[in-house]
Amino acid sequence: MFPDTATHPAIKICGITQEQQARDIISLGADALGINFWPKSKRYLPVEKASLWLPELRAETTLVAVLVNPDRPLLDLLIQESLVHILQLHGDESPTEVGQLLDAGAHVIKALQVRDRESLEQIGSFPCDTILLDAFNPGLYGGTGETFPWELAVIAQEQFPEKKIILSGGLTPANIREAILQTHPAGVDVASGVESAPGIKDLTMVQEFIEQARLA
Ligand SMILES: O=C(O)c1ccccc1N[C@@H]1O[C@H](COP(=O)(O)O)[C@@H](O)[C@H]1O
Repeated sequence: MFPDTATHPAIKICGITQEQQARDIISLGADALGINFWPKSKRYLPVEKASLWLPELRAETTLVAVLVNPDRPLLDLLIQESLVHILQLHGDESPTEVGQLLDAGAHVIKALQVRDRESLEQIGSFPCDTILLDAFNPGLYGGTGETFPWELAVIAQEQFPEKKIILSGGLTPANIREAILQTHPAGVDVASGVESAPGIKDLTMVQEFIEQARLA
């Protein structure tokens, strides 16, 4: 379900809070958009507000809900109303919980914070086919703007060739080309690296990010 693109890793721009920015970023060539439904995020958008414009965008792009330990009512709403295409889980969700969501028909990306080879072992226990690798930062679940050693993404792909690996954490227009050249991920994901303020994207930075990602 995470988009397959022939020419470049799929590019996901995350933490969109405004309909017009969503439309602009689709026009700039992003392959997927992330909406953050975790209330403690600086990029939080209440589902009641997002549901006013997400349905119109569903046919135009891949919509991803960014979640941290979501409760059942939120999951039911997202799945039953088909507000998004994919659930991206950044919390302490277990492999069993991921399996239950897959059984319910959801498409799932499990995000894992990594800092060393040992932290890659958990990848194999999750039943979803797409894993997002993010920087390790205990207490914070994502959106930190921090990178992790990219060779871990290379090792992860070697160890788990059946998984799609999405590279994330501290990506910017300045480092995305090198990041892709070093890791050859299936996708890349950025939140803070293309913002003028939390939740407000700088469209010039988004454009540059997409251009650089496509050049790699
Ligand atoms: O962006 C957030 O605020 C956030 C909060 C909680 C979980 C995930 C979050 N965002 C995701 O974190 C990574 C890395 O973000 P950044 O580019 O380093 O700022 C990315 O996948 C975001 O979607």
